[in-house]
Amino acid sequence: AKYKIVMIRHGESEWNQKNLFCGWFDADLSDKGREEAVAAGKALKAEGYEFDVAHTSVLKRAQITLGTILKELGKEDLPVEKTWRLNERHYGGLTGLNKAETAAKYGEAQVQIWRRSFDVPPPPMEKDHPYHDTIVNDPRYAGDPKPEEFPMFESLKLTIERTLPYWNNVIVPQIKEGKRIIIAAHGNSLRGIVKHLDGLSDKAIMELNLPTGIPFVYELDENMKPVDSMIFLGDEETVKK
Ligand SMILES: O=C1c2ccccc2C(=O)c2c1cc(NS(=O)(=O)c1ccccc1O)c(O)c2O
Repeated sequence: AKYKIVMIRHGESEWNQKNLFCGWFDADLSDKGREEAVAAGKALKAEGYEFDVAHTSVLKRAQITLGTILKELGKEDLPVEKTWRLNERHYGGLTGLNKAETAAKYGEAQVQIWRRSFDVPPPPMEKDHPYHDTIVNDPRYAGDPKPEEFPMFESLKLTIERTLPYWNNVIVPQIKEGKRIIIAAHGNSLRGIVKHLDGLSDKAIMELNLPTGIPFVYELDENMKPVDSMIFLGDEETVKK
């Protein structure tokens, strides 16, 4: 194939462990998540992967996953581009809630609608939400996104619509320049890229659950079309829901 690109969903976070909606809250990796990142770095090293540039989100659970991998590769000085466009989906007012709290607050029927919907957003994160200020005032955003486009909630559709411009306008040109790229991001931002590459339907992409901490590779032809769908390194966990 003409091009290869490696992607990885960050390892388990402390909030994944507690089954809380995390979204744009900057949760840390759990110990298990850190171990997943080390194993991913070792798998990439064993396969002889080398990179010229990395792309990741503003959130530490993706950045630490990437940093751990680069450390295993002995490439801690690799250029890293960080962007909100690779952030996890913003779960709005559900941020920080667990399953029971969500069902108690909105009812099981509404949860099932949200679970199955591609373009139904969660309720917005209001100004009095416990995590509103820490997220909106995080200096790492510094005007990008602009205040008027700073999300307070996202459907999966909206998430994909803000991730794809970064893929098309920043990452694709670098691939075409022959740069070897690794992307360390989140379940839903990676779904946007995978949906685009594999031409998946809204329904199909919602059924795809990328495993945490396992690198996957796309081989692309000169038209940026996948020669193969994603190939997982190491033992692949169940990818379907
Ligand atoms: O409520 C939602 C939801 C609400 C708003 C936007 C998206 C989703 C969503 O994507 C989702 C949900 C629940 C569950 N399962 S759950 O009901 O067991 C659940 C609820 C709350 C926290 C974690 C849980 O595992 C899912 O697997 C989902 O993918």
